Amino acid sequence: MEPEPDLKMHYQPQKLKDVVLITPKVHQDHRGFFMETFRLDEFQKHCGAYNFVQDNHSRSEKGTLRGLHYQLNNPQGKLIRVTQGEVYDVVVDCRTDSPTYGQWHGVTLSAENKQLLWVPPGFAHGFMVLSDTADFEYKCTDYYAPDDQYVIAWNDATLRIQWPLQNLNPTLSGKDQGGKSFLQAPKFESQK
Ligand SMILES: Cc1cn([C@H]2C[C@H](O)[C@@H](COP(=O)(O)OP(=O)(O)O[C@H]3O[C@@H](C)C(=O)[C@@H](O)[C@H]3O)O2)c(=O)[nH]c1=O
Repeated sequence: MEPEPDLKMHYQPQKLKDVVLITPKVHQDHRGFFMETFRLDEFQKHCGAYNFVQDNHSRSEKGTLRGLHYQLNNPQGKLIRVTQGEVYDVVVDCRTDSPTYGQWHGVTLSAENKQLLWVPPGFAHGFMVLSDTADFEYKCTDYYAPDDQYVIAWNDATLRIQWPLQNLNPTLSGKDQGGKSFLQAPKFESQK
């Protein structure tokens, strides 16, 4: 698909419903580069009428795997990018009324490709760090609610996510070591 000429960024729907990969327009010159990384008007047109209330930044070592996380009663949409290094980012559709319920999708996000991923509310999300370190930054549509956090195991037998660095034992938080199976984890029920 050719980029629309009047848009600052290119919005590419992914195979999971409502997930969008965003490619900014990069202006290179003799000083370096410039790019817009977020515009509310374009974002709302292509991704939905969301607003953001919290920005996060994490740094992780190679082989770290964070996820798969979601908040059930305070679901967060996340607009994600990597500003240093490279990660493999994975989303899982946990919306029981979605045509892509139960499916996963992965994309490589890096400081080099400069792409952003829009992960709507209703998805579990995680990533694996492929570079020596990675800086991971994201905007959220709802606030962090520690009592509403759920974790699905990164290596869940039903989802069968094909992580890169297959032979590596990922570095996990204590919380992520106790992730639930996808089948047992609570899901997002239809709001209809
Ligand atoms: C996520 C988060 C954590 N924290 C604190 C809690 C804890 O002391 C420390 C580290 O928290 P965590 O181990 O939960 O961080 P982390 O494993 O990086 O959690 C994140 O993982 C990725 C995959 C996501 O999708 C995010 O939504 C978020 O769940 O930071 C906040 O203060 N605010 C926040 O929004």
